[in-house]
Amino acid sequence: MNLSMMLTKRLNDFTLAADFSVEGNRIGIFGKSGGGKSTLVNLLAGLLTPDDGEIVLDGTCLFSASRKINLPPERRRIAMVFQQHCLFPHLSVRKNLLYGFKRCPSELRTIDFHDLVKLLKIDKLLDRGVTNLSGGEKQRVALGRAILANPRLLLMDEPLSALDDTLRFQIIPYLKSVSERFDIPYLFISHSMVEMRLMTETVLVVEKGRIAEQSSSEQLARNRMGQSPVGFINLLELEGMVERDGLCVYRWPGGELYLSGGNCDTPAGLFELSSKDIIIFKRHPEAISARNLLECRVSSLFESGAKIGIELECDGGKLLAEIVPEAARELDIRQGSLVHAAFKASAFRRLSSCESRRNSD
Ligand SMILES: Nc1ncnc2c1ncn2[C@@H]1O[C@H](COP(=O)(O)OP(=O)(O)OP(=O)(O)O)[C@@H](O)[C@H]1O
Repeated sequence: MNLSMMLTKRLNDFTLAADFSVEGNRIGIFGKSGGGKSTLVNLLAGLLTPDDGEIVLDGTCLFSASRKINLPPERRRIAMVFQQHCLFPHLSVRKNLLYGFKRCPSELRTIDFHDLVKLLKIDKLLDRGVTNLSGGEKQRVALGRAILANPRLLLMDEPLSALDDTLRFQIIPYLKSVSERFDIPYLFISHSMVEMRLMTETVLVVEKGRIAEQSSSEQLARNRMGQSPVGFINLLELEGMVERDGLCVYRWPGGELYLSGGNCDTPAGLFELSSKDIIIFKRHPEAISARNLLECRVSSLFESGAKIGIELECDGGKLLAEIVPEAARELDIRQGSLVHAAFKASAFRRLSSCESRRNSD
């Protein structure tokens, strides 16, 4: 997908002035509340009309003030999935889904209904009403309805923010796999950095009505690590859990990781570990209470706000830690240095279990 938006839109005392071109199939729109994210996507979908400028999507001009072009929303072939799923409460799951299908011109009805419902794991729900579905099921039906319209672009405006953490991370694989399977690019809006990293490749940062930054989602997370109260979140896919001495032990490329808390009830999953929870030692500490101690080589160092980020290769796995510049000087840490990284078994948090991630298979 290739999208360029060069436009202005005034809404009372708020003005959005967008000027960007972006290429890719998994694009993120990130920024604080009130920055203009929804306004941007509403302009793209044709729900709002720019005061001036141009919108071009894959070579098709959707809007041009100078050429007096303004394609109506239904001709833009852009589908939307919102935080609130907006399903028709009086219709069954099947009828809600078919609503998307019927909106699609017959020559474009290339999405296989049965293939899609199987992929979304809603094939057993087709004859149920939508009012008593779980939040995650409703969101999968809403996604299915949007996909059945065979859009050229899917806009997802905070589709996960009404869901609790467990459901949020269960639904992400569906969003990604459906887009990949049916080759439909998406624009994903969120103010969660972890969601950005799991869902997108390139991110546009919207601040005060401007595109303040455009970078890869990983780079953005590194850039913001120093200012973030949660630091940089290491996302670790761990498997092969066994219980030992009251802790759960997962495989790590060159060894094992010890986790505690509610992490033991799944054989595999996606876990987070903050850069703030990793302590760096120059030499092997003689004795330490933290259950995880890995020998690591520093692969790179970078500045982020008032912090130094340290990329580590630890026994074949990668971690990112942060320290203050003074500590980096005292420890004389440079690229290539050998260090030891320690972190507690309790520092991990499970985002999703392997079962939910396999839903995307
Ligand atoms: N129809 C409108 N009329 C007047 N002002 C509006 C209108 N729609 C949005 N705004 C204002 O425009 C600004 C940007 O709103 P927008 O919803 O685009 O932000 P956002 O980044 O999506 O925020 P959030 O993350 O909270 O959804 C806000 O100050 C909002 O109050």
